[in-house]
Amino acid sequence: MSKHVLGQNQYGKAENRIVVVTRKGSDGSWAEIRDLNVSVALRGEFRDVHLTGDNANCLPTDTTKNTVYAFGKEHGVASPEAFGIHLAKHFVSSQQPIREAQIRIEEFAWERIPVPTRKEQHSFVRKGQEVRTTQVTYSETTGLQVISGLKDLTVMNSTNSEFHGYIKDKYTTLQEAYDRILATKVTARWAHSALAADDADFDWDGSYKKVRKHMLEAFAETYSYSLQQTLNQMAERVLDNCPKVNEVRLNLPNKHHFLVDLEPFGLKNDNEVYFAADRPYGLIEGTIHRDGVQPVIATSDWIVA
Ligand SMILES: O=c1[nH]c(=O)c2[nH]c(=O)[nH]c2[nH]1
Repeated sequence: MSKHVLGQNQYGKAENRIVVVTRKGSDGSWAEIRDLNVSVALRGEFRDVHLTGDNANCLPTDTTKNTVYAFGKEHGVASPEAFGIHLAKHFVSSQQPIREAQIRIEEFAWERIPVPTRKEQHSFVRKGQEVRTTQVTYSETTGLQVISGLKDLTVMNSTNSEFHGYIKDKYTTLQEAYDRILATKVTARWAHSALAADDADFDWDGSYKKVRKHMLEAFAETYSYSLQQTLNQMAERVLDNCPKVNEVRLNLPNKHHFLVDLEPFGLKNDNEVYFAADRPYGLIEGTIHRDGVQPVIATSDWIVA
């Protein structure tokens, strides 16, 4: 008898890169593409696999990879969330030892390059902006949970940002700012109510666009006294406008821009020339959720700027 205990464990195949091309039009001349990075984690009765070497309950990680590709053909990719839901439900319902499946998906967006002289439209340029993310968890006992999100969305306000009135101790050297640059690289995750997650027709793409729009508008429109205050405004705006979103977690690293001292050169810096520091960055994170809702988005993973 071992004196040690097998704790939480999960396995699957991480970072399956899959591009699904859907051809439309009577002659298939119009292409749509979805470019995903799909990770699978399975949880369940895997004690023997770990403790005795009996693999009877082990669906190979290689099979989980193959399933991702086969589902690309069999179900297509209506949205990352819909694809994740298909996969998560499949693993749990098809294999008795698998009790819970978590699918994490990143989506890389492509934009069409219009070619007016050609009927076929199959040329794309990779969008340089954010990566869309989702995490779908399906459990025999607790059902479906969908967390959508984005990362790497860099934004800046060149004014309408102040920071003052803070604690000053013997180590404080920061000068109060009454007009500063506010810049951050947004990582956002938002959890949906069970109502949305269980609705097979829920418009995940539409919802993504709406959440993104409200976050960006709130960032642009908030006259900010701290990035913390802007964070709260961005999340509140989403909760106010997206009834099926229950919780928003934002990681907003403060990408500091410091005024450069131009006095040595006999020049006055009138809030015009800044040094863009890449590190250290302010670690500004928070969850805003509806009253009465138990937050589900993990808080432990610090996001690196
Ligand atoms: O918006 C900010 N919040 C802070 O907590 C902070 N701390 C700091 O040094 N600069 C800033 N800016």
